[in-house]
Amino acid sequence: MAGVQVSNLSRNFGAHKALDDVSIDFADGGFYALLGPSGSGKTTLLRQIAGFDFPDSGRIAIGGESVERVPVERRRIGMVFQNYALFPNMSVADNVAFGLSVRGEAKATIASEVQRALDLVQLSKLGGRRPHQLSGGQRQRVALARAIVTKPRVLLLDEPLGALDKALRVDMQIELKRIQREIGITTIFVTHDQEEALTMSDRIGILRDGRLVQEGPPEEIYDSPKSEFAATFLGDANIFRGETTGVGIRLPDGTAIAARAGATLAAGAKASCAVRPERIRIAIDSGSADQANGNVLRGQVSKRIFAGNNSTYFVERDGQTLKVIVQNTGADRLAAGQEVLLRWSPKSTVLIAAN
Ligand SMILES: Nc1ncnc2c1ncn2[C@@H]1O[C@H](COP(=O)(O)OP(=O)(O)OP(=O)(O)O)[C@@H](O)[C@H]1O
Repeated sequence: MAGVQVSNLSRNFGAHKALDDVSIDFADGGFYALLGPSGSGKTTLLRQIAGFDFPDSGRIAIGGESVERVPVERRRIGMVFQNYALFPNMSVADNVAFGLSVRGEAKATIASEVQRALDLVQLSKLGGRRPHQLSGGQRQRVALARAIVTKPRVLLLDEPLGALDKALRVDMQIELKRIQREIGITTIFVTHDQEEALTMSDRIGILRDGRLVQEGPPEEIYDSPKSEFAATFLGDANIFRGETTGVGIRLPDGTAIAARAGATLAAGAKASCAVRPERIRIAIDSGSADQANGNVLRGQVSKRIFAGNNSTYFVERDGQTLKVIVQNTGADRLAAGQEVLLRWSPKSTVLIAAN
């Protein structure tokens, strides 16, 4: 097994910077998710690591060894893509065996390695079937078995679960994580699904316009986003914009918002505060809006969206729509038009410098 280090990696397509000075340390045995909007450079980064495409500048090391000039087949990387392209006329076992056959391994070795890989993805009974006789999830497992049978040092996954429906996708997430843990392989996973990134990975990197805007463990990025973009791209956030006061910001109407201690920005500079919708408490406005216990704002409910175990309230306040998520515990629901008080702690409020 091996970690992967990319350092100052840049890749231009004409004038377009698909990757712009990206540095990431993918730890040995870790599960790393790359997130970002469409066109942000996720696939381009995977292609550089795999060796399908080459950077204009920067370095890539696998297991401490520079690989910029090492061709694809010698990088010892396993890959699974959304359109996993199994060979339709070959059995499941032959599909999995393909990489070993190309390498010229002995027949007995191939048979035992294929069996092991099929056992790992729990398809040992289906080795004789053709791909069209499998479900989408089973085909995805075959693609995974095919990627790992050659004992790669690194596993690259580009939206591997993107074609599966929600229920199957959740099953496969659990399965994929189990397999990754079992073989301990360094895994780099591209996904559009932020929940998938949060639940599966040890670390997340967020790309935007070819740049790495933030990276770290899922909880750290969720709790301490460094930009409005990171705050709203990973999860939902209410963003307040104003001027720094030293302990938070002052909104244009003079209302003060207190933020978590720690961030220091020059007083009077433009800045934002981000607050997660589930961190805000909502209650009928009883008239008292003292700020002794944290942040308080008055607003009016404009609508409620029911989502089973929780509801989202949309609250209008000084031309801004705020979102508040509450668990559906059976308490009285608030109706549209209701005047409310929103309260939340400074600890739940992240101060962000203006972009
Ligand atoms: N071979 C190429 N020639 C020209 N432009 C390219 C090429 N490959 C990628 N690009 C451009 O580089 C940018 C990054 O593309 P990339 O496929 O890495 O994005 P992505 O983050 O994987 O997007 P998606 O989530 O849509 O798959 C895009 O603007 C894309 O159009």
